Amino acid sequence: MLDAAVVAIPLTDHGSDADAALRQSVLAWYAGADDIVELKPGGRTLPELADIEAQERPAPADQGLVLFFTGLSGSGKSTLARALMDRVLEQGTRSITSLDGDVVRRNLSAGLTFSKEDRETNIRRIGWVAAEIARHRGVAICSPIAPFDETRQQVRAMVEQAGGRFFLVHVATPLEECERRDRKGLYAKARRGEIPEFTGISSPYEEPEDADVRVDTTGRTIEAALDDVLAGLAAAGIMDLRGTLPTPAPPAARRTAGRPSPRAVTTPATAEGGPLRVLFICTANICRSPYMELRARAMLAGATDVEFSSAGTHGFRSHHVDATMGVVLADRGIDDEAAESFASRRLTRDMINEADLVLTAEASHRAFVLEEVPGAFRKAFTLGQFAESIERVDPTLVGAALVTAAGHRRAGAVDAHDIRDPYRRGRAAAEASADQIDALLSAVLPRLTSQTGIA
Ligand SMILES: Nc1ncnc2c1ncn2[C@@H]1O[C@H](COP(=O)(O)OS(=O)(=O)O)[C@@H](OP(=O)(O)O)[C@H]1O
Ligand SMILES: Nc1ncnc2c1ncn2[C@@H]1O[C@H](COP(=O)(O)OP(=O)(O)O)[C@@H](O)[C@H]1O
Repeated sequence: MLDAAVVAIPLTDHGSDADAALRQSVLAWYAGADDIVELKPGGRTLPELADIEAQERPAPADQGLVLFFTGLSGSGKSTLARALMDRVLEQGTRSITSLDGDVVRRNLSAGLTFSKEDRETNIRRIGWVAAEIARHRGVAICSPIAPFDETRQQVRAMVEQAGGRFFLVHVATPLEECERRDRKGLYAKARRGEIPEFTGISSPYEEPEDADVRVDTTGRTIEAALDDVLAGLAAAGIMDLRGTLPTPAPPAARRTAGRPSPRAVTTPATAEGGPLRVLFICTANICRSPYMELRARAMLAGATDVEFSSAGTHGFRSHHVDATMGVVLADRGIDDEAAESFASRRLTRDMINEADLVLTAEASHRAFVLEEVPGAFRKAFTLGQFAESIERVDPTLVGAALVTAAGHRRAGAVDAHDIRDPYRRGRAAAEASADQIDALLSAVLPRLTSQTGIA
C-alpha cells in the first residue's frame, strides 16, 4: 500500500511538449518534499486508483483504436483488413481510416527501401499516423508486414500513449501457402534472387508473441478467418461486430439530394429515382471496363431503366479501346462506331458517388474505390462478387432493390473472382477475359432491369 496523501494519475498524453513540463511542475507543487513514486502504465493494482482511472478512461465505444494486422506478404492481411473495415462501416458508428502496407508504400513511405532501417521507418510512420487517429478517437486499420517485434512494440506504445487501444492480429499463414498463392509473382522473383531482402526468403519475420488473435488463412474462407478476428475483438470487449452483415434491409430510400460525404453510406436509387446507373471499373479503362460497358449496353439494348458507364483507377483521358480488345468486341457484335466513339476516363469520387452500382474487374479495384469513398462499400462489388451475392437474395428482386439486398448479403471479394488484365497479353488472353465477363454479365444483367424480354 502506498503511504501518500496525494496520488497523481497520469492521464492521456496529448502529444505536446508542454504536457511533460506541466506534469512535472504540478507534481512538484503537490509533492513538496515527499518522494514521487512512479506507477508504470498498466501496473496499477490499487482498487482506489482503478476507480479514479476508470472514470477518466473513455468507454470502448469512444476510445481510439488501432487494428494492426501483421504477417508475410500474401498471408491475407489486406483482404482481412478490408473485410473488417467493411464490417466497421456496416455498423456505422465509428470513423475508420485504412493504412494498408501497399498503399502507404506508394504515398506516405514512397522512396523507402526494404532494408531493416527503412522498414522500421515505414512502420514507425504508420504507427505515428495511427496513434494520431487514435488520439482523436478514430479507428485506424493497418496492414503492413511489420516483420520486427521491436518496431511493433514501439507502435503499441505510441498508440497507448495517445490513449488508444492497440489490437494486434497475426495473420499466421505459413510461408509455403503464401508462396503457393504468390499473387504478384514476388516470391518466385525472390527465390531467383531478383528481389533482395524479401520477407520470409532472405529477410526475417519475427512472429509476435503478443498477438490478440492469430489466424492462419490456409484452406479457409475469408468469412471464416474474419470470424476469428471478430471473436477476438468481442472477447476483448472492444467491439462486437459479429452478425452485422447478413441482415437484409428493406430497399433503400430515395437518393438524397446533394453530394454525400465520403463517410456517409451511399445507397442506390429506388426504381422511381430514374435509371439505375452502373459504373464499371478497371485499371486504365481501355480493355476490361470498356468491354463491360459496351457489351452490357448491347446486351440490354432497349432497356430504359439501366445505364452504363466505365472508368479506370489509373486511366488516362480520352484513349481509345485497346486494339486487341476492339477486335474481340467487333467479333462479338459491337459495331465499330460504338467502339470508336469510346473515350477512356479516370475514376473520380463524383463518379463513385453518382453511381448506383459499381462493378470492378478485380478486388484491388474495389479496394481502390473504397479508399476514395468508404461509404460506397454496399454498392461496390467485383463483377464476380456481385454475381455471387445476387444468388444469396430473393430471386424476384431486380434493379435498385436487388443492389440494396445484395449490398447487405455481400459475398467476399476474393481474388479468385478477378478478371485478369489481358492488356498486351495477346488475343487469347483478351478472348479469355471476354468469355469470363460475358458469363458474368449474362448472370447479372437480366436482374438489373425490370423490363422483361430484354436480356
Ligand atoms: N523485399 C520485400 N519484402 C517484402 N515485401 C516486398 C518486398 N519488395 C516488395 N514488397 C511488396 O511490398 C509489400 C510490403 O510492404 P510493407 O510496407 O508492408 O513492408 S514492411 O512492413 O515495411 O516490411 C508487400 O505487399 P503485401 O503482399 O501486401 O504484404 C510486397 O508486395
Ligand atoms: N481465408 C482467407 N483470408 C484472406 N485471404 C485469403 C483467404 N483465402 C485465400 N486468400 C487469398 O490470399 C491472398 C491474400 O492476399 P492479400 O490479402 O493481398 O495478402 P497480404 O496483404 O498479406 O499481402 C488473396 O489472393 C486472397 O484472396
